[in-house]
Amino acid sequence: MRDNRSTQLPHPLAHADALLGWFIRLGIDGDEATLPGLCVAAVAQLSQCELSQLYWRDESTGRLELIAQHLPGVLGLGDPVCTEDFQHEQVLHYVLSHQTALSLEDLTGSVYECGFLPAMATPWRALTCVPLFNRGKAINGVLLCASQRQKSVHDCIASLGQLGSFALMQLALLQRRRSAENLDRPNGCTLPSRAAFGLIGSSTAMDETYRLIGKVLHTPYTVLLRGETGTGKEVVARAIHSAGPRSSKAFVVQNCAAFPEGLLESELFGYRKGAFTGAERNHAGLFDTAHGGTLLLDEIGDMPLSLQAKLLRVLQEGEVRPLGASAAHKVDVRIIAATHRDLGAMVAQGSFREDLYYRLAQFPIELPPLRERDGDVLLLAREFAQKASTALGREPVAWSNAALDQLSSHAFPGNVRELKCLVERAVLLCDDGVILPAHLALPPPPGNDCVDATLRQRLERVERVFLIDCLHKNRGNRTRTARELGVARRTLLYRLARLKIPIGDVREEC
Ligand SMILES: Nc1ncnc2c1ncn2[C@@H]1O[C@H](COP(=O)(O)OP(=O)(O)OP(=O)(O)O)[C@@H](O)[C@H]1O
Repeated sequence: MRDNRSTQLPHPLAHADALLGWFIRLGIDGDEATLPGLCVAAVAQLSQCELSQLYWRDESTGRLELIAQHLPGVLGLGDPVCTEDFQHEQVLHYVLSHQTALSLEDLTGSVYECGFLPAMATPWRALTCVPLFNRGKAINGVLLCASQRQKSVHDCIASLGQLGSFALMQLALLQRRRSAENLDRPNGCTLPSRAAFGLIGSSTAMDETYRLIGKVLHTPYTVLLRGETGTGKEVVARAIHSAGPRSSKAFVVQNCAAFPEGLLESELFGYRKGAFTGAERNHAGLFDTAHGGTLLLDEIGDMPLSLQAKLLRVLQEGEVRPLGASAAHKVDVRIIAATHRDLGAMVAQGSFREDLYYRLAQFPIELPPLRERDGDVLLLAREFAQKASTALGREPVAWSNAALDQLSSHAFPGNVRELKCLVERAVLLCDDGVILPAHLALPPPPGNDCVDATLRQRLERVERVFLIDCLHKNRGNRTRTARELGVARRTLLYRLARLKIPIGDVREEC
Protein backbone atom coordinates (compact mmCIF):
# COMPACT_ATOMS: atom_id res chain seq x y z
CA MET A 1 0.00 0.00 0.00
CA ARG A 2 2.12 2.83 -1.28
CA ASP A 3 1.02 6.19 -0.05
CA ASN A 4 -0.21 8.07 -3.07
CA ARG A 5 -2.77 10.17 -1.28
CA SER A 6 -2.40 13.87 -0.93
CA THR A 7 -1.21 14.77 2.55
CA GLN A 8 -3.66 15.13 5.42
CA LEU A 9 -1.03 16.32 7.90
CA PRO A 10 -2.42 18.83 10.40
CA HIS A 11 0.54 21.21 9.91
CA PRO A 12 2.02 20.36 6.51
CA LEU A 13 4.32 23.39 6.37
CA ALA A 14 5.81 22.71 9.82
CA HIS A 15 6.29 19.07 8.79
CA ALA A 16 8.00 20.10 5.54
CA ASP A 17 10.22 22.51 7.45
CA ALA A 18 11.27 19.84 9.98
CA LEU A 19 11.79 17.33 7.18
CA LEU A 20 14.04 19.71 5.27
CA GLY A 21 16.04 20.37 8.44
CA TRP A 22 16.64 16.63 8.91
CA PHE A 23 17.64 16.17 5.24
CA ILE A 24 20.25 18.90 5.70
CA ARG A 25 21.55 17.36 8.96
CA LEU A 26 21.83 13.92 7.41
CA GLY A 27 23.65 15.37 4.42
CA ILE A 28 26.06 17.61 6.34
CA ASP A 29 26.50 16.24 9.87
CA GLY A 30 26.17 12.53 9.33
CA ASP A 31 29.24 10.36 9.14
CA GLU A 32 29.27 6.59 8.91
CA ALA A 33 28.97 6.14 12.67
CA THR A 34 26.30 8.75 13.37
CA LEU A 35 24.07 8.56 10.29
CA PRO A 36 21.86 5.63 11.35
CA GLY A 37 21.30 7.23 14.77
CA LEU A 38 20.41 10.59 13.24
CA CYS A 39 17.97 8.90 10.91
CA VAL A 40 16.03 7.14 13.68
CA ALA A 41 16.02 10.35 15.75
CA ALA A 42 14.51 12.14 12.77
CA VAL A 43 11.86 9.46 12.31
CA ALA A 44 10.99 9.56 16.02
CA GLN A 45 10.46 13.32 15.86
CA LEU A 46 8.54 13.39 12.58
CA SER A 47 6.28 10.42 13.38
CA GLN A 48 5.88 11.22 17.09
CA CYS A 49 6.29 7.49 17.79
CA GLU A 50 8.10 6.21 20.87
CA LEU A 51 10.09 3.58 18.96
CA SER A 52 11.83 4.01 15.64
CA GLN A 53 14.13 1.47 14.01
CA LEU A 54 16.28 1.40 10.90
CA TYR A 55 17.00 -1.94 9.22
CA TRP A 56 19.60 -2.42 6.52
CA ARG A 57 19.25 -5.14 3.90
CA ASP A 58 22.29 -6.91 2.45
CA GLU A 59 21.48 -7.25 -1.23
CA SER A 60 23.76 -10.23 -1.80
CA THR A 61 22.47 -12.38 1.09
CA GLY A 62 19.02 -10.90 1.77
CA ARG A 63 19.89 -10.48 5.47
CA LEU A 64 18.02 -7.72 7.25
CA GLU A 65 19.98 -6.21 10.14
CA LEU A 66 18.82 -3.69 12.71
CA ILE A 67 21.45 -0.94 12.52
CA ALA A 68 19.89 1.73 14.76
CA GLN A 69 16.95 2.23 17.04
CA HIS A 70 15.57 5.06 19.12
CA LEU A 71 13.58 4.42 22.28
CA PRO A 72 14.05 7.22 24.80
CA GLY A 73 14.67 6.14 28.37
CA VAL A 74 15.34 2.56 27.35
CA LEU A 75 17.91 2.72 24.57
CA GLY A 76 20.31 5.49 23.67
CA LEU A 77 20.14 7.41 20.45
CA GLY A 78 20.87 5.09 17.59
CA ASP A 79 21.89 2.14 19.71
CA PRO A 80 22.68 -0.78 17.44
CA VAL A 81 21.00 -3.73 19.05
CA CYS A 82 22.34 -6.89 17.50
CA THR A 83 23.43 -8.46 14.26
CA GLU A 84 20.51 -10.87 14.02
CA ASP A 85 18.80 -11.46 10.71
CA PHE A 86 15.22 -10.08 10.84
CA GLN A 87 14.15 -10.82 7.28
CA HIS A 88 11.78 -13.58 8.38
CA GLU A 89 9.87 -11.53 10.98
CA GLN A 90 6.28 -11.43 9.68
CA VAL A 91 5.74 -7.69 9.30
CA LEU A 92 9.18 -7.06 7.88
CA HIS A 93 8.88 -10.01 5.54
CA TYR A 94 5.56 -8.60 4.31
CA VAL A 95 7.14 -5.25 3.49
CA LEU A 96 10.15 -6.87 1.79
CA SER A 97 8.12 -9.23 -0.34
CA HIS A 98 5.31 -6.79 -1.26
CA GLN A 99 7.66 -3.81 -1.56
CA THR A 100 5.04 -1.68 0.09
CA ALA A 101 4.45 0.03 3.42
CA LEU A 102 2.42 -1.68 6.12
CA SER A 103 0.50 0.38 8.65
CA LEU A 104 -1.26 -1.33 11.58
CA GLU A 105 -3.15 1.23 13.61
CA ASP A 106 -4.27 -1.15 16.34
CA LEU A 107 -2.23 -4.26 17.08
CA THR A 108 -4.73 -5.55 19.66
CA GLY A 109 -5.86 -8.91 18.37
CA SER A 110 -3.75 -8.52 15.23
CA VAL A 111 -2.60 -11.66 13.43
CA TYR A 112 0.87 -10.18 13.06
CA GLU A 113 3.57 -11.46 15.40
CA CYS A 114 5.59 -8.54 16.84
CA GLY A 115 7.62 -10.33 19.50
CA PHE A 116 10.88 -9.05 17.97
CA LEU A 117 10.14 -5.49 19.16
CA PRO A 118 11.68 -4.41 22.49
CA ALA A 119 9.52 -5.74 25.34
CA MET A 120 7.76 -2.93 27.29
CA ALA A 121 5.50 -2.80 30.33
CA THR A 122 2.81 -1.22 28.12
CA PRO A 123 2.47 -3.25 24.92
CA TRP A 124 2.98 -1.82 21.44
CA ARG A 125 -0.34 -0.69 20.02
CA ALA A 126 0.41 0.71 16.55
CA LEU A 127 3.10 -0.10 14.04
CA THR A 128 4.21 1.20 10.65
CA CYS A 129 6.89 -0.31 8.40
CA VAL A 130 8.18 1.55 5.36
CA PRO A 131 10.38 0.02 2.65
CA LEU A 132 13.49 1.96 1.66
CA PHE A 133 14.83 1.88 -1.87
CA ASN A 134 18.23 2.52 -3.44
CA ARG A 135 18.76 4.43 -6.68
CA GLY A 136 18.19 1.25 -8.68
CA LYS A 137 14.75 0.96 -7.00
CA ALA A 138 15.80 -2.18 -5.11
CA ILE A 139 14.84 -2.50 -1.44
CA ASN A 140 17.88 -1.82 0.72
CA GLY A 141 16.22 -1.32 4.08
CA VAL A 142 13.12 -0.87 6.18
CA LEU A 143 12.06 1.88 8.59
CA LEU A 144 9.82 0.87 11.46
CA CYS A 145 8.01 3.08 13.94
CA ALA A 146 5.81 1.87 16.76
CA SER A 147 3.70 3.51 19.43
CA GLN A 148 2.09 2.37 22.65
CA ARG A 149 -0.93 4.46 21.69
CA GLN A 150 -3.39 3.79 18.93
CA LYS A 151 -1.90 5.96 16.23
CA SER A 152 -1.69 6.51 12.52
CA VAL A 153 1.40 7.81 10.76
CA HIS A 154 -0.13 7.08 7.40
CA ASP A 155 0.18 10.67 6.25
CA CYS A 156 3.92 10.87 6.62
CA ILE A 157 4.79 7.43 5.22
CA ALA A 158 6.00 8.92 1.93
CA SER A 159 8.25 11.53 3.54
CA LEU A 160 9.66 9.01 6.05
CA GLY A 161 10.40 6.64 3.17
CA GLN A 162 12.25 9.38 1.28
CA LEU A 163 14.24 10.36 4.34
CA GLY A 164 15.20 6.75 5.23
CA SER A 165 16.18 5.98 1.64
CA PHE A 166 18.32 9.12 1.56
CA ALA A 167 20.06 8.09 4.82
CA LEU A 168 20.89 4.61 3.51
CA MET A 169 22.15 6.03 0.20
CA GLN A 170 24.39 8.45 2.09
CA LEU A 171 25.65 5.58 4.22
CA ALA A 172 26.47 3.47 1.15
CA LEU A 173 28.27 6.45 -0.38
CA LEU A 174 30.39 7.00 2.74
CA GLN A 175 31.21 3.29 2.92
CA ARG A 176 32.26 3.24 -0.74
CA ARG A 177 34.45 6.28 -0.19
CA ARG A 178 36.14 4.68 2.82
CA SER A 179 36.76 1.42 0.93
CA ALA A 180 38.32 3.40 -1.93
CA GLU A 181 40.55 5.27 0.53
CA ASN A 182 41.64 1.98 2.09
CA LEU A 183 42.51 0.57 -1.32
CA ASP A 184 44.52 3.68 -2.15
CA ARG A 185 46.50 3.35 1.04
CA PRO A 186 49.89 1.79 0.37
CA ASN A 187 50.10 -1.43 2.34
CA GLY A 188 51.04 -0.73 5.94
CA CYS A 189 52.12 2.87 5.46
CA THR A 190 49.59 4.22 7.93
CA LEU A 191 50.34 1.88 10.75
CA PRO A 192 48.05 2.84 13.63
CA SER A 193 49.86 3.52 16.89
CA ARG A 194 50.34 0.72 19.37
CA ALA A 195 47.90 2.44 21.67
CA ALA A 196 45.25 2.03 18.95
CA PHE A 197 45.86 -1.72 19.06
CA GLY A 198 45.27 -1.79 22.83
CA LEU A 199 48.44 -3.82 23.26
CA ILE A 200 51.19 -3.21 25.76
CA GLY A 201 54.84 -3.83 25.06
CA SER A 202 57.80 -2.10 23.50
CA SER A 203 60.19 -5.01 23.13
CA THR A 204 61.72 -5.85 19.76
CA ALA A 205 59.57 -9.00 19.65
CA MET A 206 56.37 -6.98 20.13
CA ASP A 207 57.54 -4.41 17.56
CA GLU A 208 57.55 -7.21 15.01
CA THR A 209 54.01 -8.17 16.07
CA TYR A 210 52.81 -4.56 15.60
CA ARG A 211 54.48 -4.46 12.19
CA LEU A 212 52.67 -7.61 11.07
CA ILE A 213 49.30 -6.40 12.42
CA GLY A 214 49.76 -3.16 10.50
CA LYS A 215 50.52 -5.06 7.30
CA VAL A 216 47.48 -7.32 7.41
CA LEU A 217 44.97 -4.83 8.84
CA HIS A 218 43.50 -3.52 5.61
CA THR A 219 43.66 -6.75 3.64
CA PRO A 220 41.08 -9.55 3.45
CA TYR A 221 43.74 -12.17 4.31
CA THR A 222 42.95 -14.94 6.78
CA VAL A 223 45.21 -14.64 9.81
CA LEU A 224 46.58 -17.55 11.82
CA LEU A 225 47.71 -16.52 15.32
CA ARG A 226 50.04 -18.97 16.98
CA GLY A 227 51.49 -18.68 20.44
CA GLU A 228 51.64 -20.27 23.85
CA THR A 229 48.61 -20.10 26.11
CA GLY A 230 47.93 -16.61 27.44
CA THR A 231 50.31 -14.77 25.12
CA GLY A 232 47.60 -12.45 23.85
CA LYS A 233 46.20 -14.17 20.75
CA GLU A 234 42.68 -12.94 21.43
CA VAL A 235 43.93 -9.42 22.20
CA VAL A 236 45.72 -9.35 18.83
CA ALA A 237 42.64 -10.67 17.01
CA ARG A 238 40.56 -7.88 18.60
CA ALA A 239 43.21 -5.37 17.59
CA ILE A 240 43.06 -6.51 13.95
CA HIS A 241 39.27 -6.18 14.03
CA SER A 242 39.04 -2.88 15.91
CA ALA A 243 41.77 -1.02 14.04
CA GLY A 244 40.64 -2.34 10.66
CA PRO A 245 37.82 -1.48 8.26
CA ARG A 246 35.34 -3.90 9.91
CA SER A 247 35.42 -2.21 13.29
CA SER A 248 31.79 -1.06 13.14
CA LYS A 249 30.57 -4.65 12.72
CA ALA A 250 30.56 -7.62 15.07
CA PHE A 251 33.63 -9.33 16.51
CA VAL A 252 32.61 -12.87 17.40
CA VAL A 253 34.74 -15.43 19.24
CA GLN A 254 34.17 -19.16 19.17
CA ASN A 255 36.34 -21.55 21.13
CA CYS A 256 36.49 -24.71 19.02
CA ALA A 257 37.67 -26.83 21.95
CA ALA A 258 34.77 -25.92 24.21
CA PHE A 259 31.92 -27.65 22.36
CA PRO A 260 31.21 -31.22 21.29
CA GLU A 261 31.26 -31.71 17.51
CA GLY A 262 27.50 -31.53 16.80
CA LEU A 263 26.98 -28.46 18.93
CA LEU A 264 29.97 -26.67 17.45
CA GLU A 265 28.60 -27.33 13.97
CA SER A 266 25.17 -25.87 14.76
CA GLU A 267 26.76 -22.92 16.59
CA LEU A 268 28.96 -22.05 13.64
CA PHE A 269 26.63 -22.75 10.72
CA GLY A 270 23.20 -22.36 12.33
CA TYR A 271 20.18 -24.57 11.66
CA ARG A 272 16.70 -24.49 10.24
CA LYS A 273 13.55 -25.29 12.15
CA GLY A 274 13.07 -29.09 12.26
CA ALA A 275 16.70 -29.88 11.31
CA PHE A 276 16.91 -32.11 14.39
CA THR A 277 14.85 -32.90 17.47
CA GLY A 278 14.59 -29.74 19.51
CA ALA A 279 15.24 -27.37 16.59
CA GLU A 280 12.01 -25.47 17.14
CA ARG A 281 12.93 -22.35 15.20
CA ASN A 282 15.50 -21.11 12.73
CA HIS A 283 18.78 -20.31 14.41
CA ALA A 284 21.41 -18.09 12.84
CA GLY A 285 24.98 -19.41 13.09
CA LEU A 286 28.02 -17.45 14.18
CA PHE A 287 29.09 -16.89 10.57
CA ASP A 288 25.81 -14.98 10.13
CA THR A 289 26.25 -13.13 13.41
CA ALA A 290 29.73 -12.05 12.32
CA HIS A 291 28.54 -11.02 8.84
CA GLY A 292 30.45 -7.90 7.79
CA GLY A 293 32.75 -8.33 10.79
CA THR A 294 35.29 -10.79 12.13
CA LEU A 295 35.05 -14.34 13.48
CA LEU A 296 37.85 -15.57 15.73
CA LEU A 297 38.08 -19.36 15.73
CA ASP A 298 40.06 -19.96 18.90
CA GLU A 299 41.77 -23.30 19.51
CA ILE A 300 41.35 -24.17 15.84
CA GLY A 301 43.67 -27.16 16.33
CA ASP A 302 40.85 -28.80 18.33
CA MET A 303 38.30 -28.58 15.52
CA PRO A 304 37.11 -32.07 14.48
CA LEU A 305 38.19 -33.20 10.99
CA SER A 306 34.62 -33.36 9.66
CA LEU A 307 34.05 -29.70 10.56
CA GLN A 308 37.40 -28.73 9.10
CA ALA A 309 36.04 -29.81 5.70
CA LYS A 310 32.95 -27.59 6.17
CA LEU A 311 35.07 -24.65 7.27
CA LEU A 312 37.28 -25.02 4.22
CA ARG A 313 34.18 -24.73 2.03
CA VAL A 314 33.17 -21.49 3.74
CA LEU A 315 36.65 -20.08 3.22
CA GLN A 316 36.71 -21.09 -0.43
CA GLU A 317 33.14 -20.29 -1.47
CA GLY A 318 32.23 -17.57 1.04
CA GLU A 319 28.95 -19.46 1.66
CA VAL A 320 27.42 -21.25 4.63
CA ARG A 321 24.70 -23.85 4.63
CA PRO A 322 22.84 -24.14 7.93
CA LEU A 323 21.87 -27.63 9.14
CA GLY A 324 18.63 -28.66 7.51
CA ALA A 325 18.79 -25.91 4.85
CA SER A 326 18.42 -26.83 1.22
CA ALA A 327 20.70 -24.06 -0.03
CA ALA A 328 23.78 -22.15 1.04
CA HIS A 329 23.88 -18.38 1.41
CA LYS A 330 26.72 -15.87 1.09
CA VAL A 331 28.49 -14.46 4.11
CA ASP A 332 31.18 -11.83 4.31
CA VAL A 333 33.33 -12.63 7.33
CA ARG A 334 36.99 -12.10 8.08
CA ILE A 335 38.35 -15.28 9.66
CA ILE A 336 41.09 -15.19 12.25
CA ALA A 337 42.19 -18.54 13.65
CA ALA A 338 44.23 -19.01 16.81
CA THR A 339 45.99 -21.96 18.36
CA HIS A 340 48.71 -22.90 20.83
CA ARG A 341 49.30 -26.12 18.89
CA ASP A 342 51.81 -26.80 16.14
CA LEU A 343 49.40 -27.14 13.21
CA GLY A 344 52.25 -28.07 10.85
CA ALA A 345 53.03 -31.09 13.02
CA MET A 346 49.32 -31.96 13.22
CA VAL A 347 49.16 -31.92 9.42
CA ALA A 348 52.11 -34.33 9.32
CA GLN A 349 50.29 -36.62 11.80
CA GLY A 350 47.08 -36.44 9.77
CA SER A 351 45.01 -34.79 12.53
CA PHE A 352 44.64 -31.48 10.69
CA ARG A 353 43.73 -30.99 7.03
CA GLU A 354 46.65 -29.77 4.97
CA ASP A 355 44.46 -27.77 2.56
CA LEU A 356 42.74 -25.97 5.46
CA TYR A 357 46.07 -25.32 7.14
CA TYR A 358 47.43 -23.50 4.08
CA ARG A 359 44.18 -21.59 3.64
CA LEU A 360 44.22 -20.44 7.28
CA ALA A 361 47.91 -19.70 7.39
CA GLN A 362 47.61 -17.17 4.57
CA PHE A 363 49.14 -14.67 7.00
CA PRO A 364 50.62 -16.29 10.11
CA ILE A 365 51.58 -14.25 13.17
CA GLU A 366 53.65 -15.91 15.88
CA LEU A 367 53.12 -14.29 19.27
CA PRO A 368 56.26 -14.12 21.39
CA PRO A 369 56.15 -15.67 24.86
CA LEU A 370 56.71 -13.26 27.72
CA ARG A 371 60.27 -14.54 28.28
CA GLU A 372 61.20 -13.14 24.86
CA ARG A 373 59.72 -9.67 25.49
CA ASP A 374 62.65 -7.91 27.01
CA GLY A 375 61.51 -5.12 29.32
CA ASP A 376 57.77 -5.65 28.75
CA VAL A 377 57.11 -7.33 32.10
CA LEU A 378 57.32 -4.05 33.98
CA LEU A 379 55.22 -2.16 31.45
CA LEU A 380 52.54 -4.84 31.57
CA ALA A 381 52.67 -5.06 35.36
CA ARG A 382 52.20 -1.30 35.78
CA GLU A 383 49.28 -1.28 33.38
CA PHE A 384 47.61 -4.29 35.00
CA ALA A 385 48.08 -2.73 38.45
CA GLN A 386 46.50 0.50 37.33
CA LYS A 387 43.51 -1.28 35.80
CA ALA A 388 43.09 -3.43 38.89
CA SER A 389 43.15 -0.36 41.16
CA THR A 390 40.49 1.32 39.02
CA ALA A 391 38.37 -1.83 39.01
CA LEU A 392 38.60 -2.03 42.80
CA GLY A 393 37.79 1.67 43.15
CA ARG A 394 41.17 2.41 44.77
CA GLU A 395 43.82 5.08 44.31
CA PRO A 396 46.56 3.98 41.87
CA VAL A 397 49.17 1.85 43.65
CA ALA A 398 52.91 2.58 43.72
CA TRP A 399 55.65 0.00 43.22
CA SER A 400 58.51 -0.54 45.62
CA ASN A 401 61.89 -0.91 43.93
CA ALA A 402 62.31 -4.31 45.56
CA ALA A 403 59.03 -5.53 44.02
CA LEU A 404 60.03 -4.23 40.61
CA ASP A 405 63.40 -5.91 40.99
CA GLN A 406 61.74 -9.18 41.83
CA LEU A 407 59.39 -8.93 38.90
CA SER A 408 62.07 -8.14 36.39
CA SER A 409 64.41 -10.85 37.60
CA HIS A 410 61.73 -13.52 37.73
CA ALA A 411 61.92 -15.89 34.80
CA PHE A 412 58.30 -15.63 33.63
CA PRO A 413 57.64 -18.50 31.26
CA GLY A 414 55.36 -17.31 28.50
CA ASN A 415 51.99 -16.50 29.90
CA VAL A 416 50.86 -12.85 30.14
CA ARG A 417 47.66 -13.98 31.86
CA GLU A 418 49.76 -15.42 34.68
CA LEU A 419 51.48 -12.06 35.17
CA LYS A 420 48.13 -10.28 35.11
CA CYS A 421 46.63 -12.53 37.81
CA LEU A 422 49.74 -12.16 39.94
CA VAL A 423 49.59 -8.35 39.77
CA GLU A 424 45.84 -8.25 40.42
CA ARG A 425 46.36 -10.34 43.52
CA ALA A 426 49.18 -8.05 44.70
CA VAL A 427 46.98 -4.96 44.27
CA LEU A 428 44.30 -6.57 46.40
CA LEU A 429 46.80 -7.58 49.08
CA CYS A 430 48.62 -4.27 49.42
CA ASP A 431 46.92 -2.14 52.04
CA ASP A 432 49.25 0.86 52.09
CA GLY A 433 49.14 1.63 48.40
CA VAL A 434 52.64 0.26 47.73
CA ILE A 435 53.31 -3.14 46.21
CA LEU A 436 56.04 -5.01 48.11
CA PRO A 437 57.77 -8.30 47.21
CA ALA A 438 55.64 -10.08 49.81
CA HIS A 439 52.50 -9.14 47.85
CA LEU A 440 53.86 -10.76 44.71
CA ALA A 441 54.83 -13.96 46.48
CA LEU A 442 56.96 -15.10 43.57
CA PRO A 443 58.52 -18.52 43.97
CA PRO A 444 62.33 -18.60 44.19
CA PRO A 445 63.84 -18.83 40.71
CA PRO A 446 64.51 -22.40 39.57
CA GLY A 447 68.15 -23.40 40.06
CA ASN A 448 68.54 -20.49 42.50
CA ASP A 449 69.70 -18.09 39.84
CA CYS A 450 70.22 -15.24 42.25
CA VAL A 451 72.85 -17.10 44.20
CA ASP A 452 74.64 -18.14 41.02
CA ALA A 453 74.60 -14.67 39.48
CA THR A 454 77.79 -12.65 39.78
CA LEU A 455 77.78 -9.40 41.76
CA ARG A 456 78.02 -7.51 38.47
CA GLN A 457 74.99 -9.32 36.99
CA ARG A 458 72.95 -8.65 40.09
CA LEU A 459 73.88 -4.97 40.14
CA GLU A 460 72.99 -4.66 36.46
CA ARG A 461 69.60 -6.16 37.16
CA VAL A 462 68.92 -3.62 39.89
CA GLU A 463 70.19 -0.76 37.70
CA ARG A 464 67.97 -1.89 34.85
CA VAL A 465 64.84 -1.82 37.00
CA PHE A 466 65.82 1.51 38.43
CA LEU A 467 66.42 3.13 35.02
CA ILE A 468 63.20 1.76 33.50
CA ASP A 469 61.25 2.98 36.49
CA CYS A 470 62.77 6.44 36.35
CA LEU A 471 62.22 6.70 32.58
CA HIS A 472 58.63 5.67 33.04
CA LYS A 473 58.06 8.31 35.73
CA ASN A 474 59.47 10.94 33.37
CA ARG A 475 57.33 9.65 30.52
CA GLY A 476 60.31 8.70 28.41
CA ASN A 477 61.94 12.10 28.61
CA ARG A 478 65.65 11.22 28.75
CA THR A 479 66.82 14.75 29.59
CA ARG A 480 64.59 14.89 32.68
CA THR A 481 65.50 11.32 33.63
CA ALA A 482 69.23 12.13 33.47
CA ARG A 483 68.64 15.25 35.57
CA GLU A 484 66.74 13.26 38.20
CA LEU A 485 69.47 10.64 38.32
CA GLY A 486 72.19 13.28 38.51
CA VAL A 487 74.09 12.04 35.46
CA ALA A 488 74.86 13.60 32.06
CA ARG A 489 72.33 12.82 29.33
CA ARG A 490 75.13 11.19 27.33
CA THR A 491 75.90 8.87 30.26
CA LEU A 492 72.25 7.90 30.54
CA LEU A 493 72.05 7.09 26.82
CA TYR A 494 75.19 4.98 27.09
CA ARG A 495 73.83 3.00 30.05
CA LEU A 496 70.44 2.49 28.37
CA ALA A 497 72.17 1.09 25.31
CA ARG A 498 74.51 -1.09 27.35
CA LEU A 499 71.63 -2.58 29.33
CA LYS A 500 69.58 -2.94 26.10
CA ILE A 501 66.66 -1.02 27.55
CA PRO A 502 64.07 -0.45 24.85
CA ILE A 503 62.58 3.02 24.76
CA GLY A 504 59.79 1.95 22.44
CA ASP A 505 56.59 3.87 22.74
CA VAL A 506 57.76 6.09 25.57
CA ARG A 507 58.86 8.90 23.26
CA GLU A 508 60.81 11.88 24.41
CA GLU A 509 58.65 14.89 24.97
CA CYS A 510 61.28 17.45 24.08
N1 LIG B 1 50.37 -7.36 24.80
C1 LIG B 1 49.37 -7.35 25.69
N2 LIG B 1 48.92 -6.19 26.17
C2 LIG B 1 47.94 -6.16 27.10
N3 LIG B 1 47.36 -7.24 27.63
C3 LIG B 1 47.76 -8.43 27.20
C4 LIG B 1 48.79 -8.55 26.20
N4 LIG B 1 48.96 -9.85 25.95
C5 LIG B 1 48.10 -10.50 26.74
N5 LIG B 1 47.39 -9.67 27.50
C6 LIG B 1 46.40 -10.03 28.54
O1 LIG B 1 46.68 -11.36 28.92
C7 LIG B 1 45.50 -12.12 29.06
C8 LIG B 1 45.52 -13.30 28.10
O2 LIG B 1 45.40 -12.82 26.77
P1 LIG B 1 44.58 -13.63 25.66
O3 LIG B 1 43.33 -14.21 26.21
O4 LIG B 1 44.48 -12.77 24.47
O5 LIG B 1 45.62 -14.80 25.40
P2 LIG B 1 45.44 -16.07 24.47
O6 LIG B 1 46.77 -16.32 23.86
O7 LIG B 1 44.29 -15.89 23.55
O8 LIG B 1 45.09 -17.16 25.55
P3 LIG B 1 44.57 -18.67 25.32
O9 LIG B 1 45.69 -19.41 24.65
O10 LIG B 1 44.33 -19.16 26.71
O11 LIG B 1 43.34 -18.59 24.49
C9 LIG B 1 44.34 -11.18 28.79
O12 LIG B 1 43.86 -10.71 30.02
C10 LIG B 1 44.97 -10.04 28.02
O13 LIG B 1 44.32 -8.84 28.30
